[in-house]
Amino acid sequence: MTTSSDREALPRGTEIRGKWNGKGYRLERLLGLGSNGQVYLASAGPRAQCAIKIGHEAAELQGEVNILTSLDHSEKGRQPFLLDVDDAVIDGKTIPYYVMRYVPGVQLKTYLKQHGPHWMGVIGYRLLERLSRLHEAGWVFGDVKSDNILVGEYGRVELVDYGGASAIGRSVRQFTEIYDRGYWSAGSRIADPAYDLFAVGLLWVHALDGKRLVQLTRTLIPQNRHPRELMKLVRSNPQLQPVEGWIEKALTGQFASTRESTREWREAVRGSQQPKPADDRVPGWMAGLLGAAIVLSTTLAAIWLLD
Ligand SMILES: Nc1ncnc2c1ncn2[C@@H]1O[C@H](COP(=O)(O)OP(=O)(O)OP(=O)(O)O)[C@@H](O)[C@H]1O
Repeated sequence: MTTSSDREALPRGTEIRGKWNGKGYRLERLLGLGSNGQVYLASAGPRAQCAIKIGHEAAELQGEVNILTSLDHSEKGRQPFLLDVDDAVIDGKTIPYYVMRYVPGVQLKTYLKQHGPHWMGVIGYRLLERLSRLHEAGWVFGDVKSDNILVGEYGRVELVDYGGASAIGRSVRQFTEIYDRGYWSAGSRIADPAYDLFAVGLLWVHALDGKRLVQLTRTLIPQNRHPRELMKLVRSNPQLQPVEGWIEKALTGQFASTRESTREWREAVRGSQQPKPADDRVPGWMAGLLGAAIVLSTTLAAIWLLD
């Protein structure tokens, strides 16, 4: 049974020692509180950092461990994400936990607030690349949302919380209503790559036009929840205009593959960064802005290409 005290954060410096394999960790700080558990930054020795998820429910945690094991196996060629699984006795209670690679970074929405919405192009591209690899390994992430996308230096992207991942063809295990294509009468909850792409479309509307999106969900009656209502928001938001066509395809399930969607994202973003033909009558301040935009887009393109 889960009690409120199970949900209180453990103090910094708490030592965790595996009951079965004896490995030791020291909790450094709380990284996040979720419905399924608490995630801490921990050290395993003088230099090694890792993230530890301490579960409320052993069965739920076991489900996540099974998925992570299977993903590490099917996505060969990348560093393993799952590092250890064990139980520890804390204050006389046996607590299940697993250890994973620590992902440095902040949640997507926080990153955009700190660094500016023009990072959408690079982050969106990297997110789609990550999803392409996952889909090619036979998995759908399921719960694409800002909280589960950590963005690090230069817009590097990593997904966390694989508890919602589902094998392609199975029912989606975990989703957030507002990102769910079933909620928007735009398809089933059977896991296919298009399910995640729909959520990516929503992610950008939520990240850049969150207030109007929330307002829309409050005022629409269920029968009227439809991608066309979302597209009204997208078309009237200048920040989303460069990827308007991309979002429409994602919301209506028109991409043949995630790779195709990644290519089209890149083209849409690059197209919007091309400098417009100069006009003799352009005022000086506007020319200055254009110059700054070119410098910025060149820097971004360089970071992007060098990655
Ligand atoms: N490997 C990691 N490295 C760094 N931070 C992480 C890592 N895993 C999780 N986090 C942080 O902890 C938060 C909660 O983790 P997680 O989403 O796995 O918990 P949850 O209980 O499944 O949450 P939810 O309620 O969203 O289902 C994440 O949003 C993220 O900020």
